[in-house]
Amino acid sequence: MALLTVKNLTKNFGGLCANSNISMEVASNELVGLIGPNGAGKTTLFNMLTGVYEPSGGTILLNNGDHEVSIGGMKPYKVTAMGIARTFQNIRLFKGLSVLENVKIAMHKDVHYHLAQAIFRTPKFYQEEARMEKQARELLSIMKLDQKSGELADNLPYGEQRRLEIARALATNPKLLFLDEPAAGMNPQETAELTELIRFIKERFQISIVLIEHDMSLVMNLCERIYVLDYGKMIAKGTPSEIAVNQKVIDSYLGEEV
Ligand SMILES: Nc1ncnc2c1ncn2[C@@H]1O[C@H](COP(=O)(O)OP(=O)(O)OP(=O)(O)O)[C@@H](O)[C@H]1O
Repeated sequence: MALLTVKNLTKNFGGLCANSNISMEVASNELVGLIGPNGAGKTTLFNMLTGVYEPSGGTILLNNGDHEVSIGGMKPYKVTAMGIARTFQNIRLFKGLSVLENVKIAMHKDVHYHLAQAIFRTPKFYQEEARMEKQARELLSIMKLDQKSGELADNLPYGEQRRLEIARALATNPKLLFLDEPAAGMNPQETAELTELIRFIKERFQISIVLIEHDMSLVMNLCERIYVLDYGKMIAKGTPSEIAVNQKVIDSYLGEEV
């Protein structure tokens, strides 16, 4: 059974069909790319898969151990609780909080103390706070941000803010992670480092990752399988080498063989 199974997913905005009968699967511990021209419907698909948009039609099934759960139309916080996390094309951090606080806040859904224990500062409260702090620092270390833990998120350079977003997503303990243009605005050196980091995260946490990206070197290097959207329709799927020579994909997006 696949981890994620999408069948005939459709999203209409008035007369515009942004996603039309999209079907796709993501296996456990798989790294999948989603590519296509601007306006093809990639972010709309992510938004439906993470509860931001309600689908106009179709189903989204998430494997929950021994059975599949239909998550289409679920609220985003419930989707997060089911084990799905994401980052956004336009970075969304708590800019006035420190790097460490940004990660700790994202862990909130897994906190194991009650309000009364927090108010009266019981041993359980301190124990849980210490556990979260340790886990947050480990995530920052993995994302190479441990030296920046006390800085305001707003003061980080762009590439580091993108890595902090990934740390925050990982802090929710996902089994499936969606990354929306993780390399946007990065230079080639930063992109190469990010490529290795994403590969490492997949293995370290044994999770599945689906990423939208326009940087073809990252996509072709990293992804095991690729889906291609064009005008809201899934026009191709395959391995990077299959996609690179797919004539429909070359015509609509790649322009020439990559
Ligand atoms: N909330 C919305 N209301 C109306 N139209 C929308 C909405 N969100 C997206 N669209 C439209 O749906 C289409 C697909 O947009 P989407 O952002 O999903 O494309 P994309 O493939 O992610 O593009 P890009 O690569 O530029 O980020 C576009 O025509 C867009 O204008």
